[in-house]
Amino acid sequence: MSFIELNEVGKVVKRRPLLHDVSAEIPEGSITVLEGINGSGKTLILKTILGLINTSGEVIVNGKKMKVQEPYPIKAGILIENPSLIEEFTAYKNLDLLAKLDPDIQEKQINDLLAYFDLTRFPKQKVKKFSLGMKQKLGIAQAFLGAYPLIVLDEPTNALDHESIGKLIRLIDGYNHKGSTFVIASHDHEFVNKVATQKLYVQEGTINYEK
Ligand SMILES: Nc1ncnc2c1ncn2[C@@H]1O[C@H](COP(=O)(O)OP(=O)(O)OP(=O)(O)O)[C@@H](O)[C@H]1O
Repeated sequence: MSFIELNEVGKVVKRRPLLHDVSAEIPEGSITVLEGINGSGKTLILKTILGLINTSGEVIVNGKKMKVQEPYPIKAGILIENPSLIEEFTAYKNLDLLAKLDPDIQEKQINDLLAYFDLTRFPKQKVKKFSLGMKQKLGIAQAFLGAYPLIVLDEPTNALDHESIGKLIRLIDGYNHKGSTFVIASHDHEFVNKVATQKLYVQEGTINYEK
């Protein structure tokens, strides 16, 4: 079954077409990766899938045609562009802030994710003192918190060392087996080849199924 469907999606800003004729299907249970060079439109497509921007054409999520002003039809974990973190808070408090929005999220999930990414060594440290890689791992933890049906990750391997990329891959596989569908934008070929069950190529604002 198709979980997300894009039909002839287009986006024009100041007469410049940023997306055109974007049509694709993202099957439920897939790990779909958007590959493409800088500026090709990957982030815009992720935002379209999440109903964060208004486009022409049709976006169907879980059988429901989306409209920007309506609530999103399913729960989603999101890491888009840079992690959205509160610099004055600790790692725990950043995750706890998200957990407070969802009564289903248990404290154990926060602690498990922090431990998994080695973010428990300095529990009192504020995020502003974190290295780039630590911030990235915390941003990834935010997206996995709640184990939602849809997890969207924009360039998740940014700033990660080899070992952390391995952990990320195992986490994606584990959550995928438990039912999360992934949509990921990445230009990290090695990572893409290890995780993707479907690859879509983004070129000049459109999606191709073949390179
Ligand atoms: N709000 C906007 N207004 C005008 N142009 C925009 C806007 N958002 C994105 N663009 C342009 O649309 C194009 C696609 O941007 P997008 O962020 O989707 O690229 P990307 O494939 O994610 O690139 P990267 O790999 O560098 O993250 C770029 O040329 C960008 O400058």
